Amino acid sequence: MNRKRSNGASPSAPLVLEVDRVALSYPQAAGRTQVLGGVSLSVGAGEFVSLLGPSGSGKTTLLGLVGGLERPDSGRILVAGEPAGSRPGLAAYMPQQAALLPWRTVQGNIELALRIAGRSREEARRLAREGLERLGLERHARSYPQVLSGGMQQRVSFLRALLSPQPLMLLDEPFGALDALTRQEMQEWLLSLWEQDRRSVLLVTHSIEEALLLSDRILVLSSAPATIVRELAVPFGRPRRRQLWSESAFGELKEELYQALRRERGGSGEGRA
Ligand SMILES: Nc1ncnc2c1ncn2[C@@H]1O[C@H](COP(=O)(O)OP(=O)(O)OP(=O)(O)O)[C@@H](O)[C@H]1O
Repeated sequence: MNRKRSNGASPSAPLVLEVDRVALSYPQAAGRTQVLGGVSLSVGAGEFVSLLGPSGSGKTTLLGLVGGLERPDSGRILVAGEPAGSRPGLAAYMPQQAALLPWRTVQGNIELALRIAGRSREEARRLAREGLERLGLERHARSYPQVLSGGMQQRVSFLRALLSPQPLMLLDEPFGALDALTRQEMQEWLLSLWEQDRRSVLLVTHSIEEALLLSDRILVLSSAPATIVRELAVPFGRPRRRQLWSESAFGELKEELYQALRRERGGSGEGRA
């Protein structure tokens, strides 16, 4: 992992993710459909990068490639210097729905993830307990996931990803299924937690505000076949607070990103994030 970033805020940070001219097509009834048309991006160590793009532009597909679930037709993806998919567990993945095992308690779900990652039984138990305490979730340790609210399930899911040892976290619309108020609470919760830990994150989101609040850099994908059409280094210092939303610079960047997305979608701007 000696390579250095070629763009973004911290020129000396090593790269945790390198996506180089990645293309992918899927078979269709007639021929193939090109989804990714040569995407290049990077995430540095301790960097929070968000991906915005029109619906169907290939954001989830891209995360799947980085997670090693699929192989690109061409191009190269390195996670911590290793080809994506060359071995399991290079990246931690948090989907929109928590996907916790219903027959295991909250603590049991986290312990299992740690055991799969190679921790001993005792270590897994200790780390899970400490993590739950740190996140204020200890009272739910013995609960089963289905009795928790959606927001609480996502907190557990995030803790599971946070405790796993992978150098990169992939978050795919993690708050997309939550109501607006819970979503805001979760963003603030994630922000304060991430600012303590500074893991490398690639977040897919439909919310411009969410991307601006959380990220160091924002990348905008074009509609399919997708390429990166806009890169924005978010200029706000850290720690950040939600009060940022009311600042004029926040509003201006939001408008700029909104225009970029609208151009890509080719629409009138209805359904603004
Ligand atoms: N396994 C597959 N086989 C065929 N087509 C697929 C497959 N997976 C995804 N696609 C197509 O690839 C395109 C990109 O899908 P993807 O889910 O990555 O987009 P997205 O940007 O994440 O969308 P959204 O924002 O709506 O979640 C879509 O047109 C989708 O129908």
